[in-house]
Amino acid sequence: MNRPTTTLEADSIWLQFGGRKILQSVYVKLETGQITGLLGRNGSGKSCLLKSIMGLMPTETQSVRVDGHYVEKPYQQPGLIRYLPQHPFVPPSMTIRAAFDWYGVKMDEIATEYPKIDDLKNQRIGQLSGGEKRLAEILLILKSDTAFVLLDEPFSHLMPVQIEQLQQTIRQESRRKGILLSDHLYRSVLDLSDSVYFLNTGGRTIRLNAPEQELKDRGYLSSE
Ligand SMILES: Nc1ncnc2c1ncn2[C@@H]1O[C@H](COP(=O)(O)OP(=O)(O)OP(=O)(O)O)[C@@H](O)[C@H]1O
Repeated sequence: MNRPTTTLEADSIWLQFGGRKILQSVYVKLETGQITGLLGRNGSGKSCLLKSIMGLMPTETQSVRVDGHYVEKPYQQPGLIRYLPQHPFVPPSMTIRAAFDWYGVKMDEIATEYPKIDDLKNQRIGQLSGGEKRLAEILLILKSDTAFVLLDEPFSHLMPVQIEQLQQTIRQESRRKGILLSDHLYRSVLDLSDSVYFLNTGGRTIRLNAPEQELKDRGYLSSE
């Protein structure tokens, strides 16, 4: 049976640092069952936007609503939304197995799809390579029981074969979740996403209708 669609809207997000405007009246809409891409130049504010949606940034104003109901502190509602930051977040002394327990994700579910992670389950996170750690942390977030997931550069540190597999997992998980995907592997973002936002250097989101051409027009892709 299909689950009803849930919508998350974040709007009126204003953020500045020392008078420098980073986000200006940003609007983003996510829906369960959909992948939404977020692209933008280095320093345009994508990570700030993801953190703002979670309620982790000192924004001047912002409103996050789920099916029209205001959510005060999204970061306190892991059953509603989870966020993959760019930096490692699992304590280095924790084992992979303990981390999956902590996030309520069954190791068995991971074992068939990602046997390498299963092989490492008794290792401490701090003992893993950068790519192994990144993959374990992405899976923690992506596989957890939550309605929305914000992914900040999930493909960084991963080798191509893992990126391909992760793309499949993102697609699978999007059947029951709403996923916001921000990464500079723009080809993967465009291929996976049902809709794509571009964050302008002026701090506003624009929904792209013809992504490839508009990304060239905005100087994100070279025009050759
Ligand atoms: N805590 C902070 N204090 C001051 N400035 C900040 C802070 N956090 C971010 N910034 C600035 O806000 C701007 C946007 O940063 P952000 O990390 O969101 O960009 P981004 O689009 O994710 O960049 P990239 O693609 O390079 O990862 C940058 O100029 C950054 O220096």
